[in-house]
Amino acid sequence: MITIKNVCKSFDGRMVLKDISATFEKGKTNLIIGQSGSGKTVLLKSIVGLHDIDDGEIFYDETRFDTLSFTEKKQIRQKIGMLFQGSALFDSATVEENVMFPLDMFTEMTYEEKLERVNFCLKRVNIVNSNHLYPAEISGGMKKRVAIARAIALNPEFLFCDEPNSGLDPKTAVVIDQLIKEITEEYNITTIVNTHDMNSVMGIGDKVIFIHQGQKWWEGTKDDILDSDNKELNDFVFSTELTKKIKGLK
Ligand SMILES: Nc1ncnc2c1ncn2[C@@H]1O[C@H](COP(=O)(O)OP(=O)(O)OP(=O)(O)O)[C@@H](O)[C@H]1O
Repeated sequence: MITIKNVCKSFDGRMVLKDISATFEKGKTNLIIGQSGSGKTVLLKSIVGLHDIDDGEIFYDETRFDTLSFTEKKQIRQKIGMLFQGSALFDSATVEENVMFPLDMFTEMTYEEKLERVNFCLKRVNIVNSNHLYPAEISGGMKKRVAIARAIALNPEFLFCDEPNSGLDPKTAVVIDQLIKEITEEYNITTIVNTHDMNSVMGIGDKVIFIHQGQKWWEGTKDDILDSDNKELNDFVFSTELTKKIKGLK
């Protein structure tokens, strides 16, 4: 579980995150949603420690994270898997080398042990017989799956996904969403997904946190969204004619 309390962050005197408190639960896909520029990425980066926060507290399970030293934070980071926008695979490395990278960096495993783990992770995301291909030789959906395999290589307790569906067609996006949800439940991971994608929200939103103008404006489950009368949330989620029909809005 990750808990944040009264988190504030500003850049050049402009407050971007305003007093945000939330819990992100273990074994669940916790979604952060909100308009472009609302502060989702800054929040995600603050939780991982890529931004220092101005005020507030961040806990990974019982451990207070934001006040740890660089070395202490590194220990927690080894329990974190990250899925960046656009997959962020190393173009000059093969599928196998990409997934092996965190094992090379953080473990003392032998090559055989690493290869076994790489193959296990690739199989888990349904990628077989592709170890020696380069990112340029595989589809966008496959790249995401390789990136997920890399993110779970170290058996993470926490998984962060920044816009995991960007650039994917709707059908492939659903496959990636389901994979993230399955892995989250199977390995009891605390997963936080930053997304704009309304299909993701309604598909895998075990817990949804809506950020509006840097504040936590609403939280609930995907089912609660259908019943919510929060105006800003409805304006954001049900912004198209099609989605308005789902909600029964005019
Ligand atoms: N390093 C930075 N320095 C200054 N301002 C920043 C920095 N990073 C983000 N901001 C500002 O913080 C605000 C929130 O940005 P953020 O990237 O978190 O939005 P977002 O909700 O993730 O948007 P998107 O969905 O488009 O990625 C924006 O006004 C942005 O300009």
